[in-house]
Amino acid sequence: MNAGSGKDAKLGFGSSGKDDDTPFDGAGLKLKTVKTRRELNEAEFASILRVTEKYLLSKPSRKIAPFNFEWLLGLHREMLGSIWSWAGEIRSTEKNIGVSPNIIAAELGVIAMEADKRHNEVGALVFATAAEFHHRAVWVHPFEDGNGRWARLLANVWLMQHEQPVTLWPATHLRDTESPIRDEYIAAIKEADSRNYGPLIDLHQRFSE
Ligand SMILES: Nc1ncnc2c1ncn2[C@@H]1O[C@H](COP(=O)(O)OP(=O)(O)OP(=O)(O)O)[C@@H](O)[C@H]1O
Repeated sequence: MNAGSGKDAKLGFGSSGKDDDTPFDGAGLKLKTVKTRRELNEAEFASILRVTEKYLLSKPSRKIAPFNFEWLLGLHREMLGSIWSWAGEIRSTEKNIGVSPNIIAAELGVIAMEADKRHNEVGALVFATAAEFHHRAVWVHPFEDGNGRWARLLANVWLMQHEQPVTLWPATHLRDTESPIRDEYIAAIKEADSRNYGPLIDLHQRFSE
């Protein structure tokens, strides 16, 4: 796949991140043909691109993107479910980042409830809410992996549904050293941990379509 041009780039999935031939932890891997991280990146990229197009090529209705609990999990399953058995499943183990597994469901419920409450927001409030949902989603960290990509798509679906320009992040993965904004992105996420959403809102706006 040409990962850096045309429509793909417009959708904000320009680079597939770390792209080498090293093996990786394959627990839960459904696609047995995938052997290297490069092949995994390509498979994940292609799958996520399909879902991105589904939600971002035109305004997604509340029917297809209701922001309820089931949809929040289902979005992750749509993104990675053809590749990983744990896609869309709440993780059962503790991680360095994220809440305890036993409160993940309740915390996702908070996002769903807030989405319902804020559905009629317009203008700048939409950006603020998108950034807040983005942060909340990675702060909860419901899944084994793919939490960042899921949270960023979630925020973009919210923006698109509320007729605001989406955020075109410079890379699919922001985890890798090759992402030009990784440090700034992580710093903005950490600021949002203390309820200062300014830097994350600024980043969204800087990469706004
Ligand atoms: N040091 C950190 N402090 C706080 N949050 C972090 C830190 N490192 C990563 N994160 C958050 O975790 C997310 C990464 O989670 P995960 O690896 O499950 O998702 P990903 O989609 O595979 O990766 P990425 O978001 O890096 O593309 C990041 O997007 C960021 O929001």
